Amino acid sequence: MEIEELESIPGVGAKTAERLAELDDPAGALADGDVAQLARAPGISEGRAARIARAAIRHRHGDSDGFLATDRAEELYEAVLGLLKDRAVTEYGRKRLETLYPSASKARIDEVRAFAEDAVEREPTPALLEALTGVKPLEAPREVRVRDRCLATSDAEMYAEAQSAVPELSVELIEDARDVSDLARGYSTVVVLDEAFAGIDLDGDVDVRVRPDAMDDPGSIVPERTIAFFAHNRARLRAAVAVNDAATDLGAGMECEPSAADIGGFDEGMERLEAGLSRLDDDGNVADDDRLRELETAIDDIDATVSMAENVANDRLRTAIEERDVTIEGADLLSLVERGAGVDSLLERELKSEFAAAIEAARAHLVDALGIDDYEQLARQAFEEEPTFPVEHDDRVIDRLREELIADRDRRATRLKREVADVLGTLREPAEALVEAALELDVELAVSRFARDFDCSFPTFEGDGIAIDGGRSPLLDVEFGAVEPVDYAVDGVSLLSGVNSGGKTSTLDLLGTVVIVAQMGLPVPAESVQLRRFEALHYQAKTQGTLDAGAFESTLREFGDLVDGQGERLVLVDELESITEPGASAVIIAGILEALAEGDSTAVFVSHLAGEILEATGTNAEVTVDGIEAVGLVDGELRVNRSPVKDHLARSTPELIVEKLAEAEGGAFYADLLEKFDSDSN
Ligand SMILES: Nc1ncnc2c1ncn2[C@@H]1O[C@H](COP(=O)(O)OP(=O)(O)OP(=O)(O)O)[C@@H](O)[C@H]1O
Repeated sequence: MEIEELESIPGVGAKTAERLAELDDPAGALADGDVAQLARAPGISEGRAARIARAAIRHRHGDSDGFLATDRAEELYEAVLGLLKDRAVTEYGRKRLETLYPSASKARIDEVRAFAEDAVEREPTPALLEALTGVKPLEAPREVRVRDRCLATSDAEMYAEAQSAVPELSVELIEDARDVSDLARGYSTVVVLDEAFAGIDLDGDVDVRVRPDAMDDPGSIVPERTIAFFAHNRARLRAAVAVNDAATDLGAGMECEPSAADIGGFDEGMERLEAGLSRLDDDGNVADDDRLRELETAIDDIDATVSMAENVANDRLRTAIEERDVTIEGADLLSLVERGAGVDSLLERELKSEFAAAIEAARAHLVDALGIDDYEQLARQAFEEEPTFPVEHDDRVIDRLREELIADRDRRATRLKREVADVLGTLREPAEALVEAALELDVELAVSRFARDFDCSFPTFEGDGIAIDGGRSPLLDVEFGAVEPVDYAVDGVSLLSGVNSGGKTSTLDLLGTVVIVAQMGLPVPAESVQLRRFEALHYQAKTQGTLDAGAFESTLREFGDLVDGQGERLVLVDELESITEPGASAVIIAGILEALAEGDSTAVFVSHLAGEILEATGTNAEVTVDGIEAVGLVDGELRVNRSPVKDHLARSTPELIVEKLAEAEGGAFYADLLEKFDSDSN
């Protein structure tokens, strides 16, 4: 994808486009709304990636972002999104869910709908959710530096090529076999890239390999390259394997198609992945080899072991000397005094066998403590048979021993890494696919849990307006289990009347939520819903208190723009009368309703002034009044039927109280009042 094309996506500026262009397949990532891929672009956070993905999806569907036309509509969407995100386990899942938005485009709704229909079949078992906690998008490992190996060449061009192809190793220029010998002293393994060096003869125990073909497969010299990816992502990969196990157990299966040919089948690939990962530690070392561990311990402990061996010998000797009475003959004493002969020679003669035993003890301790049989001969040489007191080790021997152990360790470690790299090398793509599938599964499970938690069903897009059967808002301030189902159908323009706290605002919220969720392509919290595909949702929340002149004017302008606009919109307005005094309000609302009734909008206006508004509305306008009715007073509390009754002006709370008093107290005053109410509503 060209940078210019990327820039054509709204919200993607030149800089972001440049960053996205660094991805392998920016077009594919954008088309799939693949937040994980997009977030791999340098300097693009997951949050930003989610916004870009959303913009790209909109762009692809020619969808504007005007569906949520008011703050309250936006708030409802955020609340719904919050409920979905609460049900995702991974951070990726949460970001990915942000690419779901209410759309006016049929193609977009159908696209998400197809995904959601599969998603709700997924069973969110505790094992699966637990396994998902460790899954994260895979990361590129930190740059690896390998210090025990080097590349060597006498050719300047090859030198430059090797430097760029194998940045993990240092590349050295050589001229002759002596240079190679020198290098072999500093590195455990030297890989010579020039054919000309084949068959060179070098002294000592050096590991020099002549590999003119090494540049064809640099990974074979640095298995660390393959391993680093798996080691760095070890925990995530194992979590993804666990997700796969949990999902397969459930028969849900994963829609992951790793190149099965490479790995000998998916299950076998998973087994090999787990086997390879279990051999590594987080630093990319092979951690399951006894011999390697022995070598490492021997190297770490060598100084302490040597000094312990010395102690063993010296303690023995000291005791032997202390226990011994030495008689010095006069001639000996003379030679000691006159010729400065060392006391050692005297000791040698007197304590020969004790010396021999002490040296043997030191050697035995060293060999035993090192614990590596094949270094026995060399280790023994660390203590010479020459009697001295105190007994001391030979530094040169210990240095050699150390060097040999290190070279042995490095070569063994490399060989083991190569083994593991051979197992894991072909699994990189399948592993990536596995993690992606696990992350996608998290998104699906979030949708599935939403659908299950709120007893959702898929809506049908047909007819005019919206008809909800058994709708229960997940956003109410009561526990979902206690939410009473609401049936409500609106088509055209309606006023919604009803007793205080009867659930009028909640009904608007339910309508708004259902439309948002339906047009996101998701199942809605209702037994069944039919709706038209709306072009926008205008939801005007209740204003707190009377507005001052300026605010009133701007609110009126908003409604002016609203009625001027065209299209099939859902308009929800809550107690607009509070913006100004009741008389004026009724007139204004009546005017707005008349204008809306002429267009294609579906509208519900909640009002306590339904009667007055209806009076002020022209007789030609098709405006109906629905009512949330109190079914009676129980223990002084109103019992309400939460489903609005069609074409019915609900009696107000004051009227109900008067009725109660008329019945309970009797008397002309309450009876007259009640009559006034009755005549008012007729
Ligand atoms: N379907 C329902 N199931 C259970 N409780 C509900 C339902 N609808 C509303 N309620 C409860 O009734 C309370 C009042 O609801 P709401 O604010 O929607 O009433 P209202 O008619 O708009 O009130 P007002 O006339 O004061 O504006 C809610 O906070 C909620 O606790």
